[in-house]
Amino acid sequence: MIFRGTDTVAILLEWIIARMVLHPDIQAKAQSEIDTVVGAARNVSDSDLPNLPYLQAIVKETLRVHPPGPLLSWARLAIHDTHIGDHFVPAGTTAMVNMWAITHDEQVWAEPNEYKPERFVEEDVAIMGSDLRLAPFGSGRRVCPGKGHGLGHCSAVVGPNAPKLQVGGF
Ligand code: HEM
Repeated sequence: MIFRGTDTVAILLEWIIARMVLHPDIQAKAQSEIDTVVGAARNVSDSDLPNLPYLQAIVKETLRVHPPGPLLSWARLAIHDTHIGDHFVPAGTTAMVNMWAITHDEQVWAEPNEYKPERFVEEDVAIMGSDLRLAPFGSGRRVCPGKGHGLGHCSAVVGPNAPKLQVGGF
């Protein structure tokens, strides 16, 4: 629980900060949304998140390009012979789902190597496990039990008092 609940959140936050440094135009757009919705008198809280669609899009795009758990997760064990597509999987096989490969597959995502939060403004993609194009928390009975908690942490790094991020300071 400690391992899964700390490194994942830290990795996601580091990538969001790195991406804001690399894309000042995106950072400015997010700041403008926060200024409009939250104002300058207080920090962002969880209850603001539904009103911050561009910030949500940044979190989703960062989870897509840099999934903190790229392999889901610890191996699964086939308990009987089965087929996945054309592949025969004998009982006793261990297998992992490569989420990184799915989120970087150009048959699934247009321009998968481009960092473009706007794609999630144009299309609202669920990330909690119901849409397998982007399941950064896994899916099914072993889905991440800390997914809501993990996403809530992202609001803690933004707000009127957050420093502007610049390449020189990175
Ligand atoms: C951005 C944050 C997080 C990400 C991206 C993430 C991602 C994941 C992924 C991909 C899995 C494997 C799911 C699967 O195999 O299908 C997982 C499992 C797990 N996560 Fe998270 N997680 C995050 C935050 C957290 C937090 C905050 C906690 C606890 C407070 C947590 C606790 C766990 C535990 C205990 C498991 C193992 C569940 C099991 O095997 O049944 N995670 N997480």
